[in-house]
Amino acid sequence: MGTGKKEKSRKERQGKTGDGMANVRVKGENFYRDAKKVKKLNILKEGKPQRNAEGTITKAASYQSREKPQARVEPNRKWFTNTRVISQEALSAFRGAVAEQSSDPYSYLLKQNKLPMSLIRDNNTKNGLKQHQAKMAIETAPFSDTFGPKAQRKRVKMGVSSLEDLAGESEKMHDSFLERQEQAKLLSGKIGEEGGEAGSAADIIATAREPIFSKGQSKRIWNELYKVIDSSDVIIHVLDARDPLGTRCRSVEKYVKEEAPHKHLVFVLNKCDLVPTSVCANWVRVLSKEFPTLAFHASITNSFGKGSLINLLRQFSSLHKDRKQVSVGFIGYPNVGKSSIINTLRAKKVCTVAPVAGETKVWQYITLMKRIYLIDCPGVVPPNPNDTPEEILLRGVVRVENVDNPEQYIPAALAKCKEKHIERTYDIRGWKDHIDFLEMMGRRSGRLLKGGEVDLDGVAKMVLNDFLRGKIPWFTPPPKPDGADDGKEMEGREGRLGEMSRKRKIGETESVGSLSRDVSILQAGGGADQVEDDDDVDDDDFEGFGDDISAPGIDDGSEVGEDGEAIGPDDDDDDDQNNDQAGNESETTKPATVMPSDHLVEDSQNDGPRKRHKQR
Ligand SMILES: Nc1nc2c(ncn2[C@@H]2O[C@H](COP(=O)(O)OP(=O)(O)OP(=O)(O)O)[C@@H](O)[C@H]2O)c(=O)[nH]1
Repeated sequence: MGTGKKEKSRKERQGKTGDGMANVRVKGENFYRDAKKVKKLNILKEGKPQRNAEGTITKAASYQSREKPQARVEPNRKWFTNTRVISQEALSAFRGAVAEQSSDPYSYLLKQNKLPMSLIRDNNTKNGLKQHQAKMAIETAPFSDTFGPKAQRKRVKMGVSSLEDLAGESEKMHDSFLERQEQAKLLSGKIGEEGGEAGSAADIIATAREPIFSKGQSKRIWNELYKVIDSSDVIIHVLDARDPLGTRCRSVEKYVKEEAPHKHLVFVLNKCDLVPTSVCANWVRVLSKEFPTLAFHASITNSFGKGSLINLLRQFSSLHKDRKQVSVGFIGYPNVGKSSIINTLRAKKVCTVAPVAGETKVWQYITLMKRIYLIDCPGVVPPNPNDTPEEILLRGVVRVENVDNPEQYIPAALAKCKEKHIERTYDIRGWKDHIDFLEMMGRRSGRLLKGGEVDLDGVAKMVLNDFLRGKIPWFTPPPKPDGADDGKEMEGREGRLGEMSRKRKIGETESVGSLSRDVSILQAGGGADQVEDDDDVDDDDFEGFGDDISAPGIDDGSEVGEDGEAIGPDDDDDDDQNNDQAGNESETTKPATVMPSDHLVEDSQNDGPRKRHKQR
């Protein structure tokens, strides 16, 4: 034990002068001794064990005792703090409010790990289910029963022991199938007739799918996709505006929703220059019910929607202020324009672009701003046994030059287009069937073989390429919204394909008007009244629809100019401003939301183009 003087000098030595200091050991028992020393002293102090005359221990010393000491944890009030009990009503109200927020595709719950999300999610979530199933599997079939020398799991019965047997087996199966087919014909009394169920089954055998139609489904491509998804905070799913549902990868969406719900998924409807504005707006409206959707036209010189997309990315970057950078992955079917969008955002050619599928082979990182990185991904095609080869080909997934007998896909392509647009594109009319059409086309364009016969293959490939590259106009009409005026909003393929050309006629002088149209397209999720339709336009102004990439189509020149300055690795000023703005937002205790469309509308209104347009 120290004296007052000793203690004072110790405090001074350790620099712990002044009152109310933390970490000062209070003087008392064991002040200068540690636990080990105290134990040793106790052994000495508490005496030795008691022994009898023979020297055997009759009473053990306390340190030798084999009795278990009573070890109880002293109850502490702290255990019971921070515990709240709320009523069932309050809980269900809270659940409802949060579920509403989290189901809205345009809002994002901040600081989710500070909210009791497990209360909101039902207990029977996938993960819970999986865990339960895994537990059950372990309980019912332990490791030793499944693997190892005492395994009891049944082996798969192959029925054959070698490859030759397997080949023989499949031949037998084929023979029996043919027999059954004959029987079916006999029973139905259709001997010698083509068609019917048995006939169609035979067709299926005859037309096994070419391996080329499995492009974009290889393990390598899917590995690339998962690499991109894993490294991205924001996933941009690029869709072709002409066939948005056909180019949707639902399995990937499901994967992201279930396995990585913290990542933001956004749809970008690219190639919107190839479809009429009303169709594009309606698709945006339909798709934004599920995920935020933007309309886009990728072009370095003449883009559409670039400002909106950059604004959205900035919002995401300010949302994740705590991160060093935000990565944005571009995924989607091959040839939908992922690389083109990246080039448009960077305003220069940073990724290779080609009008054929599978140009991007591996993922690549591109810097957009200091804190925003873009990742290009090779195109992926979710395998779907119900997809026919025609559908796959007409989505632009395979290279037309690699398919056998391309003329077999012409009827499907012609069915997607309107006859008068084909007539106008190729200046031919009055064909009876697709072969007749190809022959007329071949003679007109001089694609003949040696004997003067038309090169059907070559012409078919040309037509298919024109179809895919936007030379022949076509689009998939969006579903009718509930309660829409019949025949007014959605006129399908018969409708107003001429809208685009009218805008092209309007040209640069009307660029302000088309900017406000951007906003209305982006807002289309909000209501039909915001979509400006050109009711008075007819189909006649359709020439040169396919040249849209270079034509002064839907021009948002003012926007491009603005962003042209804004993009670049050093661009930070605007970014910071946005950060500040969103920073304040995220300080609030209640869940904050991101409203891309609102933000965009505000921006455009500040700039004034919308007002000006209205005044005119
Ligand atoms: N008309 C039009 N064509 C576009 C647009 N965006 C891209 N394209 C064209 O579509 C073709 C394919 O573009 P890419 O950027 O290579 O497509 P991708 O998705 O990267 O393709 P993969 O590399 O196969 O994954 C190119 O010929 C582009 O010029 C657009 O907005 N409008």
